[in-house]
Amino acid sequence: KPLALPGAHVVVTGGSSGIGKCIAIECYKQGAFITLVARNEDKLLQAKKEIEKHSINDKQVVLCISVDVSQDYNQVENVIKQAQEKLGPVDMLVNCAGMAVSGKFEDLEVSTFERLMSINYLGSVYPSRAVITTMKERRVGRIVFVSSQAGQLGLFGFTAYSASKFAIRGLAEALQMEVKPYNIYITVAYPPDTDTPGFAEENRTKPLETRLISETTSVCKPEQVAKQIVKDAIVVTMGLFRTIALFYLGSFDSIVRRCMMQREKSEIANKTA
Ligand SMILES: NC(=O)C1=CN([C@@H]2O[C@H](COP(=O)(O)OP(=O)(O)OC[C@H]3O[C@@H](n4cnc5c(N)ncnc54)[C@H](OP(=O)(O)O)[C@@H]3O)[C@@H](O)[C@H]2O)C=CC1
Ligand SMILES: CCCCCCCCCCCCCCCC(=O)[C@@H](N)CO
Repeated sequence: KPLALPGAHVVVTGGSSGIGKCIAIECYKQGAFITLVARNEDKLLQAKKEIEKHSINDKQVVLCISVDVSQDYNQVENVIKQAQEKLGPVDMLVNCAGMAVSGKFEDLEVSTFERLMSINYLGSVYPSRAVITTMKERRVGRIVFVSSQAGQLGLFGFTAYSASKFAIRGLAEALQMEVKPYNIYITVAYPPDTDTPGFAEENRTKPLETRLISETTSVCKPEQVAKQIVKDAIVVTMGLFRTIALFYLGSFDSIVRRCMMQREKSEIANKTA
């Protein structure tokens, strides 16, 4: 059965920016109550204001909690407790907090490997671990992990990032097997490059090779990526593989569209020449 978003409590880590913020907006538009989790309080308040513009009734709430999801499990557990006290048990958790750093293996600091593993991997383990017991008791719940295309394919410049995103997949698949009898569904999204503040930041230090590889596919809009992620989380059909397939099909469709436009352009050019 699909999860009913109206009145549901959705926690979005990384909900103050980019894809996470768009996921929060998408859920809010469908009547959910939202808890945003991120570090910077100004960005959280800014995002809260933006999300509240999309309310569909006057009961809806957007709660903001500032915490680093990658540092201390007890802190994360407390934050989830606070959120549950205010807005009730978590129906859906979206693990979207994360970051990318690229560079050649020998140029990346060892500390970058540690940091990306903390933020992208442990930063998804901690919130999930904090919500799972209540979800199992209630026999209700969805957990979404945001990996990346670079979480399916190791790519030049992404030795640190790809590994942290591959780790998410192992976690998700093992966890799904454990919690399926409790009516809890896990989805993993593998988004392509998406136009967000995080992506702009990442592009400032990208090696040429990484940039050229990334330019073989088009950059998606965060609204579009968020819509797909929410849809896949609500109506889980084929589980993990559906999300993978849809992102690929989406990006392959756009290749086909681009080729068609290119061909039309050159046909016009040929006629006028
Ligand atoms: N944009 C892209 O091209 C793609 C992105 N992704 C993944 O999607 C996710 C979101 O990316 P995007 O929207 O681009 O990123 P943004 O940088 O725009 O947003 C990242 C969000 O995560 C929060 N965050 C970062 N670190 C932490 C932390 N340690 N604790 C709590 N919150 C944190 C940020 O807030 P604050 O800094 O205040 O904590 C912010 O809200 C990431 O996991 C990324 O790897 C996957 C594929 C493609
Ligand atoms: C089976 C065949 C599949 C073919 C698809 C391969 C696509 C290659 C291009 C990859 C671009 C890099 C994506 C990383 C996005 C990301 O996570 C960062 N932008 C985060 O900010």
